Amino acid sequence: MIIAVDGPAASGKGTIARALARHYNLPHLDTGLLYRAVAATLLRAGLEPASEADAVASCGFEDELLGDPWLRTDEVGRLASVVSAHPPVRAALLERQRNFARQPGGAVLDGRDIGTVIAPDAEVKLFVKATPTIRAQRRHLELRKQGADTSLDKVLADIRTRDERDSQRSEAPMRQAEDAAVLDTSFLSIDAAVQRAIALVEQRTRAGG
Ligand SMILES: Nc1ncnc2c1ncn2[C@@H]1O[C@H](COP(=O)(O)OP(=O)(O)OP(=O)(O)O)[C@@H](O)[C@H]1O
Ligand SMILES: Nc1ccn([C@@H]2O[C@H](COP(=O)(O)O)[C@@H](O)[C@H]2O)c(=O)n1
Repeated sequence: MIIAVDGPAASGKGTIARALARHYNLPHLDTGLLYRAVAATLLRAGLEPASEADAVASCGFEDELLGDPWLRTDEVGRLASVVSAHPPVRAALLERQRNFARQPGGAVLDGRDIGTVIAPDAEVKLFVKATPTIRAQRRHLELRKQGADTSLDKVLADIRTRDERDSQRSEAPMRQAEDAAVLDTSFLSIDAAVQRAIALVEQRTRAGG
C-alpha cells in the first residue's frame, strides 16, 4: 500500500506520515528533506539558490547529510522552497522518490506533490491542512525548542511566502489531488489527528476493495 501525504508547511503531515508508517509497519520518506539537502549543499558551497545551474549542481549530496539536524532549521527550509521551484532540481530527485514509493509492500511518503506527481496511483492520498496562524504557532514553538530566537510574526510571514511559492511554481505545484481526503488538523491534537488519519486510511482501503 502506498500512502501519499501532502500539505503545506507545519500542517502536521510529517507527524501523521511517521505515525501511519509505524501503525502499518511501512517505510517512510520525508521528501522535504531531499530538497532541504539540496539547499544545504548549495549554502555550504556559497552558491546562489535563485540560480538554476547552482541548484542543479547541488543535487548530488551524500545520503548521510539527510540525518544532519541543520536541515531541519528554518533557514534551510526557506531555501529548500526556492531550489525546489527549479524544474531540473525536481527532475533530479524524481526517480529516487518513485523508487521509494514502489518498493515491495508499499511505503508512506510526505511532501507537496506525492499524490499528484510522485505516486499518482497511491491507494491512499491525504491532504493535511491547518490555518496559517495555527501552523505558524506550531512552527514557532518548535523553533523556540530548537533554541532559535524568532518572532511569531516572522514565522507567519515565512509560512505565507512559502505557501505562495510552493503553490504557484510552474512544476509540480503543491495542490490537493482530486482523489485525496482532506484532513484539517487546525483544532485536533496530534493524537486525534493521527486517529483521524488511520480512520481515513481504513475507509479508503475498504472502499478500494
Ligand atoms: N495536531 C497537532 N497539534 C499540535 N501540534 C502539532 C500537530 N501536528 C503537528 N504538530 C507540531 O507542529 C510542528 C510541525 O509538524 P510537522 O513537522 O509534522 O509538520 P509538516 O507539515 O511535516 O511540516 P514541514 O513540511 O515544514 O516539514 C511540529 O512541532 C509538530 O509536533
Ligand atoms: N515533495 C516536496 C517536498 C518538499 N518540497 C519543497 O521543500 C520545502 C521544504 O519541505 P518541508 O516539507 O521539509 O518543509 C518545501 O517548502 C517545498 O518547497 C517540494 O517542493 N516537494
